[in-house]
Amino acid sequence: MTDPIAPGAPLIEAHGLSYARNDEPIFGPVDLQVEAGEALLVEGDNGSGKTTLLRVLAGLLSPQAGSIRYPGSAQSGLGPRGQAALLGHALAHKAELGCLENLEFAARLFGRRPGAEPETCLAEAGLAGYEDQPARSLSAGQRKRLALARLRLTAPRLWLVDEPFANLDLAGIALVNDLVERHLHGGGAALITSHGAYATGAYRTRVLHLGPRR
Ligand SMILES: Nc1ncnc2c1ncn2[C@@H]1O[C@H](COP(=O)(O)OP(=O)(O)OP(=O)(O)O)[C@@H](O)[C@H]1O
Repeated sequence: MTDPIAPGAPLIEAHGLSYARNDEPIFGPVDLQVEAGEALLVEGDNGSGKTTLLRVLAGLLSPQAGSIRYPGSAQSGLGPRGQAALLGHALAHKAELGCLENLEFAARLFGRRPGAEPETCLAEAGLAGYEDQPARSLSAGQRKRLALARLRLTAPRLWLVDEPFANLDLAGIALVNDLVERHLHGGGAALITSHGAYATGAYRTRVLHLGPRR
């Protein structure tokens, strides 16, 4: 389940992917491939379909056309839905549970990255000292940090992260880049949506633009 994946191995491939809502095209057709060790930055204006694309890739919405393949899913034993972790606008914390309990709960649901410990992931996300604090009493930026700690702790190698820089201070933006960089160096990959206002970190990044070219 936790075999190392060689850098360069594709973690997701999509061909001719498009999505329409009530016959209105939202995005596509789109071809993409994301390999272990790289990030794909999904850019586009407000409403261009970035969030929708992530939700389609996560299996929460069905595409109108096209195919999605997770090449590692057969040998991982996790199945296609277990290959990707989505960090969306709704962070899905358990409001009454403490930060550490939230992480332990997520690890039971999604599996744990080999060697990852909840306390360490919490500290890496800048939340040391918040172990027992209920998620409901965190600030928006702290909630985002808890979600990043969850990504870092859990098993999926592909991160689908929607506007990860929103609500974060400058240190938080650097933190996102640091966590993504470590994840990629460990054989992971990430799709990251952005309006293009933030510089990504020092990791291998390609860009997919949704919507009309400017
Ligand atoms: N639940 C929904 N019901 C109806 N229309 C929706 C829904 N969610 C999104 N849309 C529409 O789908 C289109 C794409 O939305 P989406 O959220 O994917 O764009 P986005 O590129 O992520 O936008 P933003 O940069 O503002 O976050 C928009 O026109 C939006 O109005």
